[in-house]
Amino acid sequence: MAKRIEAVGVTAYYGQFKAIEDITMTIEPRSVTALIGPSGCGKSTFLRSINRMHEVLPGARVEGRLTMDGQDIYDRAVDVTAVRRSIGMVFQRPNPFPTMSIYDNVVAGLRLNGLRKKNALDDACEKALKHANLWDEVKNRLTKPGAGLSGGQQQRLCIARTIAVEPQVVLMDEPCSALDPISTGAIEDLIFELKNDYTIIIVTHNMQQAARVSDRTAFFSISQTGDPGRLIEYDVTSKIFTNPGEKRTEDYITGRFG
Ligand SMILES: Nc1ncnc2c1ncn2[C@@H]1O[C@H](COP(=O)(O)OP(=O)(O)OP(=O)(O)O)[C@@H](O)[C@H]1O
Repeated sequence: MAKRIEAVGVTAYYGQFKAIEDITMTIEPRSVTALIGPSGCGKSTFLRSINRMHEVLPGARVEGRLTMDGQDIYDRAVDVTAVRRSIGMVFQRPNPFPTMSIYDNVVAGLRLNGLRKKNALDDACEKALKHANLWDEVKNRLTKPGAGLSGGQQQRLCIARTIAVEPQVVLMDEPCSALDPISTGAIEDLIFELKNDYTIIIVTHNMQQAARVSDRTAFFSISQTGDPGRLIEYDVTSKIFTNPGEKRTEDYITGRFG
C-alpha cells in the first residue's frame, strides 16, 4: 500500500510569489516524515503540492518533478481525483462533514468511489474506525452526528475517513494543533501505528512531536521575508535533533529563532 514519494527541484508559486524553491527529497514508504520550520517557510505549500491541492488556488502552480513510486503525479495523463484519493490529507482543524453521522462520514469517500453494498460499507467502516483507534468509543453511536464527538475524537474520525479509501500516502497538516495533550497523545500513538501501512508526512510546529513520531525530519527555512522557503536539512530525526549538520537547523531546534 505505502508508496515512495520523490520530489526533485519542486518550486511552487502563488501567482508571481515564489513560496518554495528547489525542494528535493525522497520520502520513504512505511515511515513518518516530519516537516518543520518557521512560520511561512512553505511547509504547507510543499505538503499541498504533493497531492495537487496547491493548484486549486487561482494562479497557484508547481514546477519540478513529484513522483509516487516513480509515477509522475503531475503527468497530464494522471487523473487528479485519483491522485487525491491515493494521497489522503488530514487538516489542522478536525473537519467532519457536520450534518453526517459518524458512519456516513467514514464511508463518504467509499460511496463517492461507487461502493454501494451495505455489508462492504459496514465492514470498511468498522475496519477504518478500528484502525483509527476510535471503534470502541463510537461503535454504539454510529448513527449519531460526527460533529457531536470531542475534538480529538473528531480528528480520529477524520483519519478514519481518510484511511477508509485505503490511500498510499497520508499527509497531515498540523493535525494536533487544535487538540489537548491527551488527544494529541492518542493521535501520536495512532500515527506510530499507521506507519506500518502508510507513508506519512506530517507538518508540525511542535518539535517534541516531530522528535516523538517521525523517522526523518526535514527542516525548511527562509532567509528573509519575501524569499522562497528552502529545504535546509533533511536527515534521520535523531540526527536532526541531537547533531544537526547545519547551524540554521541547530538555531531553530534550540529555539534561537523561529
Ligand atoms: N493562498 C495564498 N496566497 C498567497 N500566498 C500564500 C498563500 N498561502 C500561503 N502563502 C504564502 O506562501 C508562503 C508559504 O506559506 P505556507 O503556509 O506554506 O508556510 P508554512 O511554513 O506552512 O507556514 P505556517 O507554519 O505558518 O503554517 C508564505 O509566505 C505565505 O504567506
